[in-house]
Amino acid sequence: MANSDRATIAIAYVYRGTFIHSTEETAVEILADAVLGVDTKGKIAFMGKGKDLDELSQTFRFSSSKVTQLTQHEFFMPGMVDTHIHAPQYSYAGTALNVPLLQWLKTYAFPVESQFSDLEFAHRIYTKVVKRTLRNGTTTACYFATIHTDSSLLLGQIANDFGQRALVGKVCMDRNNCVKHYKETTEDSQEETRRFIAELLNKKYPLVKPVVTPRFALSCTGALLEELGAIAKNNNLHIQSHISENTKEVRLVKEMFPESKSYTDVYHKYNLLTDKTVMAHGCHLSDEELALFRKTGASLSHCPNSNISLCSGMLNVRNVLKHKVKLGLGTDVAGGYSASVLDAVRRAQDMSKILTLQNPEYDVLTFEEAFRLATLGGSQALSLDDQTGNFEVGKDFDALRVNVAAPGGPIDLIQYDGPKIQLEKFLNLGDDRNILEVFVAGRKVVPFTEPTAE
Ligand SMILES: Nc1nc2[nH]cnc2c(=O)[nH]1
Ligand SMILES: [Zn+2]
Repeated sequence: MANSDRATIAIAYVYRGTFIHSTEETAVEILADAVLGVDTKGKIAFMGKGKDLDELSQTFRFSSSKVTQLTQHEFFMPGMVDTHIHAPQYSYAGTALNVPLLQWLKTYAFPVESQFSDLEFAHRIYTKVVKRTLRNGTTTACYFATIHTDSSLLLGQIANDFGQRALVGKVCMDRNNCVKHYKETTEDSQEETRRFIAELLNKKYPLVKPVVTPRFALSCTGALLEELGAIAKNNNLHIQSHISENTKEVRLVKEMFPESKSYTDVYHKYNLLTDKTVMAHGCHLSDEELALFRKTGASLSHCPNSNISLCSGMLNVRNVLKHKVKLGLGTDVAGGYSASVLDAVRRAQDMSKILTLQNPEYDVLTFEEAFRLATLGGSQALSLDDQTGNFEVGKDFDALRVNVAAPGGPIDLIQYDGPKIQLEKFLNLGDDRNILEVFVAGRKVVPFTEPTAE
């Protein structure tokens, strides 16, 4: 960039201190005494060394009043990406974890989701889940809503109002043998999906996009899957669903779609595997199926809390990475009981340790790798890595200002820790009390501003 171009960028604010992020090459890159400038459009205008601040201030023409210095216990990290969360299920998060998946859907998920035709109820729950996840540091969320178009649109509006980057899906299901009233006709599901997409796009929310959302193969007919594949293709949209979460589900999919070679093949056949597809779970995928993910560019959302809570299975993360399949972390609320990606970071490591206990050759996931999955990995899994995921110049400033020694927080200050230990402690022990500020596309979204503060 020429100096004259730089001078035309208007700098909104600058932070000086420690920045920690992931790159393709390095899971944890630490930039100590760095300066990062955010322009008035919310993009990262520059990242430099603290000692070069004077020079940067001349090049980018900002005054010292725009610079905020972090303390020695603080650092910035990229905002976290929740690649899979069910917003309506937040209403019963932390309960109902006593049965396996298909029984759980019938007993808890479907009856609760059917209540979201009530817009007032939806408004109350969706406000809570957006606020809670933002406070927990989720700057990007990939949401399932319910089959109801208007309340799904409301979720998009609430995410936009609070400034969260979000993919929002109106759930599609034209088959439901367990809760008969919680399903749509094939035609309604197709038509309402088209209406949902048109109305959400029409709002022109800068950070909220629609995502085509067949719930999973078991709840959709081939006719519906086919049309959803076409809708996604014609509008170049994201796609999300579930895959290979539980062995009984895999068996039933084989029975229901006998013409397909595998579960993955069912989605592939209907053009639902693209480089803008994210599939939750994948615990029981074969190598052949992973190769198809790689070939199509589709990604997986690893949801370890849910996989343990519903006794669904254990994803072999090493094998997924070996196949070069894009991978992010998901909370899968409420199959997963926690609405924090920090919890997913911890469970992902725990699960890989269980796999090591079973097979000592299995290489455990390091905290550095889990950090990358929670940030850059998630942005890649959602094909949003051109906009978010790390502190590359030109990306949006989606960031968490973390203070490991926040007064009243969960981490006791024993001695001064260097940045890498600070990050490790935050990932393993921290919570929202350590997250002083949350930024999405340069806008400070936490602490909440009036009149929405509670
Ligand atoms: N964990 C989980 N798996 C699913 N498969 C289909 N629907 C769901 C859901 O709501 N949660
Ligand atoms: Zn799910």
